[in-house]
Amino acid sequence: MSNTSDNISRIFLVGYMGCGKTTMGKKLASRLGYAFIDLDHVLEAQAGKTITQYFADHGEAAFRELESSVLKDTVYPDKAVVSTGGGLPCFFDNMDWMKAHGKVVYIKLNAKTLAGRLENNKDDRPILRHKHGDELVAFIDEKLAEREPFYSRANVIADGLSLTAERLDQLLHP
Ligand SMILES: Nc1ncnc2c1ncn2[C@@H]1O[C@H](COP(=O)(O)OP(=O)(O)OP(=O)(O)O)[C@@H](O)[C@H]1O
Ligand SMILES: O=C(O)C1=C[C@@H](O)[C@@H](O)[C@H](O)C1
Ligand SMILES: [Mg+2]
Repeated sequence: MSNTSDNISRIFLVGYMGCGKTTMGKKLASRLGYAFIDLDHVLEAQAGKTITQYFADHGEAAFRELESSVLKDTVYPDKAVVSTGGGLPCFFDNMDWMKAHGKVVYIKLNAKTLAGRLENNKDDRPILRHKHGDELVAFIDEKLAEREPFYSRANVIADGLSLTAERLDQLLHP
């Protein structure tokens, strides 16, 4: 296993909640014949509780510490597509760490499309679960503006509208 920055055998998918990291990560892994790892799921398995319950019991600051440890302590197969938590690239040196250990792909989508996807899928997303309609769009818009400088440090930026595994493959292997 090599950790050089030009090694693309590990692909980290980043972006806001609902952009399709888990959905596209599974499809890309299947297309490339790579393993698929979802760090939100790894964290839940290690914590022995859902992320929503973790937030409720320990708060966001403790969650951010734990997700950074999970990112850095997970043993990745040589060839892996890794879906990350929506906020992960924006804390500590997580983005630098991912860029040093693979290629980072930002799946970029606008707030309105994200809100449309998330409106009925918020129960397991504690940051959004009590927001609805225009309030949800405005909240996501504000958070995206804060997070964009972190996300846009990715090696590759992919338009999340009508995204396919084939398109991601092309962007990674031009
Ligand atoms: N390319 C796509 N086109 C249309 N809908 C999509 C696409 N990718 C994902 N979705 C839908 O958007 C929703 C969110 O997708 P997904 O769970 O993959 O996002 P995520 O980025 O992993 O979110 P989170 O950060 O909360 O884990 C799901 O309902 C999924 O079916
Ligand atoms: O955008 C975020 O801050 C989050 C996204 C999810 O993937 C989870 O990691 C958690 O719900 C926090
Ligand atoms: Mg996900």
